[in-house]
Order: sequence, then C-alpha cells, then structure tokens
Amino acid sequence: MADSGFASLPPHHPQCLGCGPDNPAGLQLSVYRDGDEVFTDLAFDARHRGAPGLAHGGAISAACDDLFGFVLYVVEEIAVTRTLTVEYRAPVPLGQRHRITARLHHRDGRRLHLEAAGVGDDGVTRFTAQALFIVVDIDHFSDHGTEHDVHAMFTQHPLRTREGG
Ligand SMILES: CCCCCCCC/C=C\CCCCCCCC(=O)SCCNC(=O)CCNC(=O)[C@H](O)C(C)(C)COP(=O)(O)OP(=O)(O)OC[C@H]1O[C@@H](n2cnc3c(N)ncnc32)[C@H](O)[C@@H]1OP(=O)(O)O
Repeated sequence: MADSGFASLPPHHPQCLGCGPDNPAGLQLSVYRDGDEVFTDLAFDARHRGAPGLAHGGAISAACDDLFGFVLYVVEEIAVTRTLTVEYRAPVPLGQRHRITARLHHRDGRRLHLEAAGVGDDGVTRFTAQALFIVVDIDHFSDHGTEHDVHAMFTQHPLRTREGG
C-alpha cells in the first residue's frame, strides 16, 4: 500500500495489462500522483519470474511503460510509446518491494521525453528507464484498435472528462 495523502490515479482501463484491476494476468499497478511525479509500489512475484528468484526484464519493462502512461495525467495529453529504454542496473529479487517513480523530463512538440527509476525498500536503484511518447488524438485508438467500444470508453475516461478536458 502506498503512503496516504497522495492522489490515487484511475487505471487506463479495467483490462489494461499494467494497471487494469480486471486483468488477472496483469501487473495490477496502483498508481499515485505526488506533484508532477507518479509512482507505484510493486513487488514482482512468481508470475513475473525470469531467472529463478528474479524478476523478468519484460515484466520490469511493462511496469515502466505503463507507469509512463500515468504521467499523461500530469501532462493532460493522450500519448503512446514510441521508444522505451530500460537500464537493468541490478537484479530485481521477487517479493522485494520497489517504488517506481516516473516524470516528464521535457516536452518538444508532440514528443514527451519521460524518465523513471525503480528503487527497492533497501534504497538500491535496480532499474531506470527513459521513454519517448508521442502525443496522439483519440482517433489513434479508434483507427487502430479492434475494440468497438473504444470511443465510448475513451469519452468516459478521466483523461477526457476532467474539467476543460
Ligand atoms: C484499446 C483500448 C484503448 C482505451 C483507451 C483508454 C484511455 C487510454 C489513455 C491513454 C493511453 C495510455 C496507455 C498507456 C499504456 C502504456 C503505453 C503503451 O503501451 S502505448 C502502446 C505501444 N505504442 C504504440 O502502439 C505506438 C505505435 N506507434 C504509432 O502509433 C506511431 O508511430 C506514433 C503515433 C507513435 C507516431 O506516428 P506519427 O505518424 O503520428 O508520427 P511520426 O511522424 O512518426 O513521429 C512524430 C514525431 O516524433 C518524432 N520521432 C519519432 N520517433 C522518434 C525518435 N525515436 N526520436 C526522436 N523523435 C522521434 C518524429 O520525427 C516526429 O517529429 P515531428 O512532429 O515531425 O517534429
């Protein structure tokens, strides 16, 4: 559980691989906002095993990618991942809680340059990540997605329903 006093952010959608509470195969991240940063507290478990006892790099990458998708609540734009780089600085033991924090480094037109770090409860930074997200319109999802209700989902989404959004 994260510290109290931080704003809880809603999942991208209920079945999202990273944060959807209704996706049993997902990471089910709970994400909070702290000023211009977002964070999640996550202990990888046996479902995310790579080497014995250690988290799979793909699971770590997925967590970073999805957390970057929560910086969009801060930026108040819709964007998708164009590039994602993860630096695996040290093995991540299963069952050890890490706080992953992400923020916007800078914006350049449609390009959002994002950065993240995963720090264990023991204070060790075990991974960092950088991403380039490109701002898109809602049509991106209706043009490319296969879900018929994507437009309805999106118009009800907090990114879109916030006052003035
Ligand atoms: C289905 C249900 C949905 C429900 C929705 C509910 C609400 C959801 C809310 C919010 C979503 C958040 C969800 C977060 C989840 C985690 C994030 C993901 O997993 S996202 C999925 C993985 N990513 C993709 O699938 C992108 C696939 N790629 C594309 O679609 C295109 O490549 C796209 C849209 C990213 C860009 O394509 P272009 O044609 O619009 O733009 P171009 O011209 O290629 O690039 C734009 C600018 O960026 C520069 N650029 C491109 N690559 C660059 C690079 N590597 N370095 C520097 N600049 C680069 C270019 O030079 C250009 O710059 P210049 O505008 O001309 O100034």
